[in-house]
Amino acid sequence: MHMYTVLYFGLATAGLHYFALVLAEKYQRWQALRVFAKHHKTKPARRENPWDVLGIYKVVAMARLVIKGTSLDGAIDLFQRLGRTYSSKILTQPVLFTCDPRNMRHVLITAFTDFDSSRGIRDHLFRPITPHGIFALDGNEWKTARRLYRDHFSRTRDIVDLDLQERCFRNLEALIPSDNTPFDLQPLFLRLMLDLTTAFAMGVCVDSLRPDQSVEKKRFVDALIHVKKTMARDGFLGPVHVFLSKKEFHASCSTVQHFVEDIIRQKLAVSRPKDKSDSQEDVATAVESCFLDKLMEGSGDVIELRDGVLTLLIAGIDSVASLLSTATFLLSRHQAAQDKLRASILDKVGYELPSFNDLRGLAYLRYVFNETMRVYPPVPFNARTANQDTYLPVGGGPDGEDSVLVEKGARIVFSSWGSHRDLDNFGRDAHEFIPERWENLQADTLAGFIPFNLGPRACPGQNFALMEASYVVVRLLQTFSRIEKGDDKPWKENLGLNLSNKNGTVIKVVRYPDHSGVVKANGHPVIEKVV
Ligand code: HEM
Repeated sequence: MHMYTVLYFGLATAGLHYFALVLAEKYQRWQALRVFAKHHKTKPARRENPWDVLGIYKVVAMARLVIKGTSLDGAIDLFQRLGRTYSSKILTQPVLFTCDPRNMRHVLITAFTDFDSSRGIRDHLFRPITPHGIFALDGNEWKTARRLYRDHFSRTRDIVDLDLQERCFRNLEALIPSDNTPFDLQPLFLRLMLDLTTAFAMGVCVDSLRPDQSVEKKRFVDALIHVKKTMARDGFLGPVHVFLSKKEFHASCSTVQHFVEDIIRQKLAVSRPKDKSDSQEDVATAVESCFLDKLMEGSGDVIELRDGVLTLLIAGIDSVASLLSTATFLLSRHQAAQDKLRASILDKVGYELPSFNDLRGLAYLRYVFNETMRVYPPVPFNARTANQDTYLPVGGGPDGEDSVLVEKGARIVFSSWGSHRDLDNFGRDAHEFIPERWENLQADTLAGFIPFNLGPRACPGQNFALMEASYVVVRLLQTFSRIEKGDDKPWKENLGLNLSNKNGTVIKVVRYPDHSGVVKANGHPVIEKVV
């Protein structure tokens, strides 16, 4: 036989062999899925645009909504049209969208180990800034990291620093116009949370509310803000983000990392961390004990410690700023709720500085926070990837009551924005801000209310966050006799790492008539000035 004939014959046989192997593998996979589907009695979920087989139209439609600033309302329209659970495709990737509390509880609690939070979803976003941080981890690595947060955040009373809160509040208050002119409180809340969280996380406050902020700290803050903005942008762009320049992003990551590493090295150089605050130049803003000190009890690795600190700077700043900005926006536009909240604060706390127990006992304030996060959740949606073949308990079949097959690698996008505004969960007035509804609801056990998520991966900082925010709102309402809206612009979606209002929190404030830098009102005691 001719040499080429032998070669072609050999190649053709190898090709056929390979083709047969692929076919056999596909058949086996199909069989296994069929058995799995039969066992769990799954039925297909309703499919969005079945003709969009590559999921290109879906990407274009989502991009359009994001640009218009209506993607969250667009998501609700789809849930109303297709049901609380439906399937779709995004650039060939199968995705199940759900706002059904039964499915959300299943993914977050019951079948927690069937789903990954980071792999393929957000690890590529977090890796450049916190490669070893908890947000980039799954499985056993995540479990180990999580233990530390659980230990540190389990006793909120021990970690909330009320003196620090007061110092930072005073700095915020100094920037509020006292002549009743409208101003935007949203960027000030962001700066407040930058100051509180940096002091809490690494023992050094970045002074972003102070006029004498150092150039180095300002550079750090600008870089941190840029990093988070880029992460949020790339998260929404998906695979398209690889085509954009990352030069500034990487430079900002390195500025942020070096700043934190320097602080860690200084701390490590001092044998007893607590003695350090005396020898530091930041005496005015340093705190006694911080999260970094806790981390240093278990590790001396600068990179590991840096990622632990940066995780809090990513998780704990914009989220609480979002809660505070939205709560104040809503209170300034719902005068009756504001009056009721102020009355409850003055009744329980008076004009004294609030103690931890005071803050914990303010029931109506908790209703206001619950209702704020129900209507405008700081994390309005989230995603998981199936790490094995699994299922959702509901969403399949014509009435959506059958279970749904979830193939390994498929993505679940679950929407608190959708479940929090579901009329079946919260009644016909689900879209309105009514704190009183919480008199008869139990936030911890209420299916479908998931501002902090549920289960093993729920926010470890939730109680701490609520205490930080409570302190600020109490002090605001003790200081100002009235907080009014400063414009008529409506709330408008702004999707970053956390949800915020594109139109800001524009308000006007009325101080108590005899206010003089300390809280003071007719017939009420005066708060001691905190230095
Ligand atoms: C109102 C404020 C906050 C909200 C609404 C919020 C919400 C959330 C949510 C929904 C998650 C889960 C993310 C996911 O599973 O994909 C989360 C995780 C996390 N949060 Fe918060 N958070 C807030 C404040 C804070 C604060 C103040 C801290 C710490 C200072 C913090 C630390 C964390 C950490 C470390 C995680 C990762 C947990 C893990 O992956 O196991 N959060 N948060």
